[in-house]
Amino acid sequence: MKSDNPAITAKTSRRHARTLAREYYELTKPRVVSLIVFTAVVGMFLSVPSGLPAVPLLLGTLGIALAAGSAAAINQILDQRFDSIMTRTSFRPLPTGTLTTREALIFALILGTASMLILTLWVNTLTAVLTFISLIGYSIIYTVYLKHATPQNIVIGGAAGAAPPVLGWTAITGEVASDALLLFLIIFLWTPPHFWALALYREKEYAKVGIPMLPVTHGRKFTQLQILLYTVLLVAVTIMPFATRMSGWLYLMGAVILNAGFLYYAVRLYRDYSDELARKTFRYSINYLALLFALLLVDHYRVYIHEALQSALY
Ligand code: HEM
Ligand SMILES: CC(C)=CCC/C(C)=C/CC/C(C)=C/COP(=O)(O)OP(=O)(O)O
Repeated sequence: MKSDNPAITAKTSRRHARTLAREYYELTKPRVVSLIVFTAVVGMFLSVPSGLPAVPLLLGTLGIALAAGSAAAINQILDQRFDSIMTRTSFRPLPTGTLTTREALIFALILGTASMLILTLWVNTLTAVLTFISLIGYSIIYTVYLKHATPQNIVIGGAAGAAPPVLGWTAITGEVASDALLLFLIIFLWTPPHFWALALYREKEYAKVGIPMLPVTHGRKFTQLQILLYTVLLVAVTIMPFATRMSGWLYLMGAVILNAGFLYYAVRLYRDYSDELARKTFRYSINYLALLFALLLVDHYRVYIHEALQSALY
């Protein structure tokens, strides 16, 4: 029953506005986008020895975040029929009806347009163009075509998710460098173990909606082997920042420890599979990437950190 008390009505509408804001926020896949933005920011910091210009740093980060959020919202608009069937995704704002397709579309377009304006006007055209390609790559090419066409969907589609460090790099320097491509390669090779670990314990759900994820089309054992092989490639490529002198010993030591953990999970998953272990591997993959990029950043500033520590101690 609707209240006639203005205080109660105002309180109810405030609560409603808060719930609605929360739903829009969820539409952007905030946790995934946070890590994506972090990798972009690390790309920015690594692109110059030190002293980043404030405008491209702040507005570049905002522009990339808005584009990734827009891409995530478009993905959910186009995927809502499948999302409503799979348990994991059935509580999202569109399947539950807390947001309409029209509301979600307007929101995605506002985010996308704001991103392009910010990047074009205050960052640079190259970053705007590459970000736009990533946005279309994930939200349309992956979501509409690749996802339903081939079990290699996430390998190819992974290029969009791997782009952010390059976008961060170009936001600061205006050009693509080989070091930026190395960061791209790291995320590109990380994506298959990251996703296939999840696909293993969600296999039945993907089979139910007819999405040809690798465990559905090629079976569990083959997927476990692919996870292991991609992890080996990932280990080799994550040594390259040290080999090319982009990063130093601190990074190398951290990377070796993180890699040992990933290899441990990949080998165990291959030898004695359980859904529980696959779940742990998936979680580990996320921590792995976050920590690896944090290491790249700390290592980049090790000289300054060392000096700051010394002056604090003496
Ligand atoms: C094609 C590429 C990718 C695919 C197919 C993929 C797939 C997924 C899926 C299905 C989930 C949902 C798990 C759940 O609902 O609990 C997820 C979670 C996650 N992904 Fe990815 N991912 C990809 C790329 C990335 C990239 C590039 C990043 C970051 C750099 C990333 C970071 C994360 C994070 C942080 C989560 C956890 C979200 C949470 O806790 O709710 N993913 N990924
Ligand atoms: C800079 C820019 C525009 C980057 C866009 C990159 C981006 C947002 C990547 C997201 C990767 C991801 C969560 C894929 C899963 O989609 P899914 O549909 O397979 O997963 P779901 O079933 O959980 O929806």
